[in-house]
Amino acid sequence: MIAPASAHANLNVSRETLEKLELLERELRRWQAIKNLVGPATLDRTWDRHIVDSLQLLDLAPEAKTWVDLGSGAGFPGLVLAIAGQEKGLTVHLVESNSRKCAFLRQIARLTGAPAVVHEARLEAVIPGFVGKADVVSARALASLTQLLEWTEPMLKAGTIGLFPKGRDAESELTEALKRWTFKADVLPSRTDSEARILRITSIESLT
Ligand SMILES: C[S@@+](CC[C@H](N)C(=O)[O-])C[C@H]1O[C@@H](n2cnc3c(N)ncnc32)[C@H](O)[C@@H]1O
Repeated sequence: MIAPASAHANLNVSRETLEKLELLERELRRWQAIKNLVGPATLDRTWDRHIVDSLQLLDLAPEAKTWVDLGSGAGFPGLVLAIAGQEKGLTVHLVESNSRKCAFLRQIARLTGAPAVVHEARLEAVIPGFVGKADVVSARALASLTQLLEWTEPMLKAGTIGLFPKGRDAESELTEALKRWTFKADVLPSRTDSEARILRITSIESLT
């Protein structure tokens, strides 16, 4: 069941943003019936599990103007950030190879007017075009930290901040990645899951 708007009023977003996020939640529910965009078990908890979980990243890079979200799926976190960051002049590039999911992303961007650019492509082909051109790169539930750093290393070396939500394995993923690179990692708590962490990665250097 969809929670009424009043249940979401404690979020630090404008009324207009709240209405757009509620539209995203409603449309996801409608599309899910035919397109199966998110894990069915997570649908009833879309607001916390997907929307609030995505929103918290905005506070970790409040000055960002250009954001690249890899493997955006049904828009988490990228589309939520495009909706919420619109008033701050943020543009979010959503990189997703699945055409059903891209159709959903485009439709919600159109309905909300959110500055989201959908790249229907494999991220390996898109990343080179963003080296030196993005403030933040994010990816949720896409790959291990080592794989994410392999993909995004050229962006991070050019000064882009990496924001990677992780589950309870965050520390072991960090240990593994530190065998290949040195980097600064802030391990930040998640507001939606006491066991989850958000990794903010900067200043990466290869060890080899
Ligand atoms: C597990 S889903 C996570 C979706 C979303 N980030 C979330 O947290 O709900 C991973 C997504 O990444 C996409 N994906 C996987 N490999 C990709 C690649 N090489 N390039 C672009 N998208 C990819 C998949 O199609 C899928 O939608």
